[in-house]
Amino acid sequence: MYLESLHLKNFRNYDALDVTFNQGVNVLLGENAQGKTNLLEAIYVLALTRSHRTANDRDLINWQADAALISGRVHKQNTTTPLELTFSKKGKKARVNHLEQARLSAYIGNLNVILFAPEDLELVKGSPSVRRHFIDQEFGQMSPKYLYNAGQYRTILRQRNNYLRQLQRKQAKDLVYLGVLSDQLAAFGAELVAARINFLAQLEQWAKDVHQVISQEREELAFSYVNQVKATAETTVDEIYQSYQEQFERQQHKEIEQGTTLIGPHRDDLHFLVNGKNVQTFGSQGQQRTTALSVKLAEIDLMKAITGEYPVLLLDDVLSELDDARQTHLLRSIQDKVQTFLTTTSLSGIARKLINDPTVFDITSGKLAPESSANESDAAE
Ligand SMILES: Nc1ncnc2c1ncn2[C@@H]1O[C@H](COP(=O)(O)OP(=O)(O)OP(=O)(O)O)[C@@H](O)[C@H]1O
Repeated sequence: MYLESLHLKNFRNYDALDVTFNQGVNVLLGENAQGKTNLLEAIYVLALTRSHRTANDRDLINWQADAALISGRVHKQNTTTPLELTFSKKGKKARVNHLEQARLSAYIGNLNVILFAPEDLELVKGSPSVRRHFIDQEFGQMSPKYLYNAGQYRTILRQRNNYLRQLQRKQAKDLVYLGVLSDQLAAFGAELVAARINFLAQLEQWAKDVHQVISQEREELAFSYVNQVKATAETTVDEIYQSYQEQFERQQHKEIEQGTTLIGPHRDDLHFLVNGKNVQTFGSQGQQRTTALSVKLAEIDLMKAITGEYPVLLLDDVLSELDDARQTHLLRSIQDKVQTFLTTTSLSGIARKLINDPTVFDITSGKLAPESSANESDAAE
């Protein structure tokens, strides 16, 4: 799939923008603080309805305005689909083919994106919540069912935590109601865990191959999904559900005492093992970088395998951070098949030979200068 065009109105520092993109590589070139990341963010938001940089949608609206608009045309399987998002004080509205979608989960999945950013290392080095967020976000894009189950799980978890707090403070005492919430949480939790294990097994296969190539056959990458019910690929959804039920019963006293849900996929983690050792604890910086890159690159192939289409790739200032071997691998694996947007302050340091006919957009203060072809920029260098 690729994004044919984008229209912005009062988004961050863009008053108004209308742009048509290259199906291959689009380079967003500019000095610091001109709007390169903002443009990448607009594409990310158009895909997922929320930003990777802020939890507050208000931040996306231009400081001088009350509402913002992002719209774009996505091309896949010979059809073009218009997508539109509006943000205002009243909240956000999402439209597909000009029709408003009642649920955001019906909107997500029309445009699939994978973002590479310097913070990706956090996937390996950060807390378990970073990895859970990664899993939910990426798998949610590929599977509407996963997205729905994850949303339901979050809602019931919130209700159950509220109720456990009431029980803790003795403002409530109905344990039958707690049982109802536990049952629902166990059911959605079991679906999530089974789906995560299934997705991760597929992602692991792709990531293993990539990691092997980047590490020049020296390292073997493996995943381990750490969960409280010891579920594996062989465990059924029903068995996971039963295990959660048993644990809820066993830990009821403790959960009421602490006023929070102690069991469930919101407590799980994903370990990355390089040559059998957890790379978070024992890996070098280089091994951690290679792991993060392998996992993200593997996603490209997993999305293609599951949805039938390559996602759009967003590279936020990452090429200059990669050494030659990693940069070459990244550029080779996307060459001629994945629409890519990359931000950079300078074209030097980018292996231009590996990028075919990119379009270079010069960005200054939220405006795009008329695009230049790669050859013109070559001459200018
Ligand atoms: N809601 C907003 N309204 C208007 N301007 C905004 C808003 N949010 C951010 N900005 C401005 O956008 C600019 C930042 O743009 P962006 O993050 O895209 O920079 P960049 O070109 O990627 O720079 P760098 O290379 O430093 O990462 C800043 O000048 C900031 O003040």
